[in-house]
Amino acid sequence: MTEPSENTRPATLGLLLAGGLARRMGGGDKPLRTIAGRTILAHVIERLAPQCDGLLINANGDPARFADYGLPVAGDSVPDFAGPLAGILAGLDWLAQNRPGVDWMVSVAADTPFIPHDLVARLHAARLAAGVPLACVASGGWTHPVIGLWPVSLREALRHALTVEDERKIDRWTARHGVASAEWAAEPVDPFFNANRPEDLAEAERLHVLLGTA
Ligand SMILES: Nc1nc2c(ncn2[C@@H]2O[C@H](COP(=O)(O)OP(=O)(O)OP(=O)(O)O)[C@@H](O)[C@H]2O)c(=O)[nH]1
Repeated sequence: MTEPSENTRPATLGLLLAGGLARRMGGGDKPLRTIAGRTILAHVIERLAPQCDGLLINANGDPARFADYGLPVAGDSVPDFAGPLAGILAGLDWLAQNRPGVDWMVSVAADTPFIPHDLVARLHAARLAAGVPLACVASGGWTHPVIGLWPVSLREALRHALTVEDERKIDRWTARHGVASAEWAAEPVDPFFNANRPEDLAEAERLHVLLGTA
């Protein structure tokens, strides 16, 4: 089987997950904090846009705070901050309603500024090689279930899990359907480093410089 390249991978929407409460950061929008003079969201968009057929921001509250990016914004339909699975469902619903013919979505936490340039191609390659409908990323031996590949065909199953079964745990839900993992090196910079706490912003500045000189 040949690996999908940038030219052969199926059309894929990029979902920027920005719907959390950022309690460890002290509240507010983590993706709008800055690294090297630009928001983390701007860094993520720069890396993800060339790999996708359009981007969508998932965020709750007033969408006007993301107006600078010129992207559509979809909020959770499941109430009360049900976690990242609620954002993934919001993305799949938006995709089904707005982009007929696009059957795949890649989700990325919008506080993860160093995502790899081959993220989407390698996620498709991983799920094809394993013969399963889902894929997520791993680095340094840890899987990161929030960053993954989702087929629109599973959206009703996801809605049922969230709204009827009260499922909140991503990896428990993906395991039911079959999930592959694509692994990246965590050195010298973990591409899935994310900024959760105020002190992580200083570390992100350091890693940004390291990447620029690596
Ligand atoms: N749509 C949506 N996304 C969420 C929700 N909770 C977390 N996320 C997203 O899931 C990803 C991982 O979230 P966490 O870092 O664990 O949670 P957080 O709310 O951002 O931060 P903490 O409150 O500090 O845990 C981030 O991209 C969040 O924006 C939610 O209730 N709804």
